[in-house]
Amino acid sequence: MEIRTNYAADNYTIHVDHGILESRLANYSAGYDAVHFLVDHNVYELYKSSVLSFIDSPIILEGGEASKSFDAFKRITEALLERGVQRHHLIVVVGGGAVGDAGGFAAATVLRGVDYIQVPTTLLAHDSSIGGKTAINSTHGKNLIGVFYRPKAVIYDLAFLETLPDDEMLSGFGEVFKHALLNNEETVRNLMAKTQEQISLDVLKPFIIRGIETKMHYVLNDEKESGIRKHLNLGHTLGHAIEYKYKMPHGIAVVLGLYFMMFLSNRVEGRELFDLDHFKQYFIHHGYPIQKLKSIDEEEMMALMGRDKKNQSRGAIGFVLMKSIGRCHFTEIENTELKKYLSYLKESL
Ligand SMILES: NC(=O)c1ccc[n+]([C@@H]2O[C@H](COP(=O)([O-])OP(=O)(O)OC[C@H]3O[C@@H](n4cnc5c(N)ncnc54)[C@H](O)[C@@H]3O)[C@@H](O)[C@H]2O)c1
Ligand SMILES: O=C(O)C(=O)C[C@@H](O)[C@H](O)[C@H](O)COP(=O)(O)O
Ligand SMILES: [Zn+2]
Repeated sequence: MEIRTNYAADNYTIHVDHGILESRLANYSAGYDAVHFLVDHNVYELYKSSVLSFIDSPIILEGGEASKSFDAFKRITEALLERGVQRHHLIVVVGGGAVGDAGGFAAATVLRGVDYIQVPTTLLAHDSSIGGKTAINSTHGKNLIGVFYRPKAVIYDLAFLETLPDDEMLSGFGEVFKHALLNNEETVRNLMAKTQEQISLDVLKPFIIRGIETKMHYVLNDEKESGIRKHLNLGHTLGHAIEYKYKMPHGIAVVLGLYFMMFLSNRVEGRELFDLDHFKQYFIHHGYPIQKLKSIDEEEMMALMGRDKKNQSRGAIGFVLMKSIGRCHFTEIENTELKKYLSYLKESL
């Protein structure tokens, strides 16, 4: 399966299939003088004698959020320079969203930009590897330092997902669910019906493809996030605050944020757009810690959400809410009002 972007120029292809990595990569590499690999530590350990055996002395990244620190950024860029990286070389980033964000940022900044290819290895990375958002974290919050920088290709070899731990499947499913909400009611209904008991890769495949297509719609229309791309941040305003505070996997925190988004959308619209009990039971059934929302500290969450890149006005925080499934809007909620909503949320659980 191939999805081609349609920008005015500099398009790229997203390849999605089983067992495609080595052959696809060989085609792309042929056009470059040298290739440098940045590979997630766990992925390299799991695949160095099989799928990744063709890689010679990669630069290893620790994996997880540690890859998105200033220290890691220094190590990656210094290692690339030490190896003599040049502008006519190619960087290949192999790993989940953390390594993808960090490696993409290194590729974008070293020598002011070297071509790179994303090789996502997690379910969540069906989201993070496309669209060109790269970033590292700050002590002030997630993804606060980064640039938009398009990859030359994305090679999503689904064979990697076979070794993904359960909590990382759950995390990735959070973004699959977000894309379904952005898509339409039928997609959400089908997804929930099919994953009533178990979230398996076989069942997810068509929803992954649909998720990529949904994301591309927003990215192609608003690459630099001045308008509708903000909708891809559905559930992320509180989600990022929770992820940062509790060191929870990104997509699991996003699900908690999506639940708050549903709660807020109902309140703001003044009617029951979302059957909260239905979604709560479904999320809890799959192991999402919805009850954690009961113990959040309103002030602390608001301070963290105050750093969100979507914020526009002092004294208010920006949220993506829904009028119905598939129809989002961006709105700002004044701080005192928001604090009340967070308290109501806690009381409701
Ligand atoms: N740029 C974007 O558009 C975008 C979108 C969504 C999320 N993100 C970012 O993505 C990050 C989360 O990414 P993630 O969920 O992929 O987590 P991750 O990259 O931290 O990987 C999760 C864990 O799984 C391990 N792992 C990776 N692939 C594996 C495999 N095939 N088998 C076994 N273990 C494997 C990693 O070593 C790590 O320990 C967050 O930092 C988030 O902010 C970015
Ligand atoms: O691609 C986008 O745009 C997104 O918002 C996708 C999100 O799932 C992702 O977590 C992204 O990294 C969030 O970006 P941020 O700039 O709000 O940190
Ligand atoms: Zn996300």
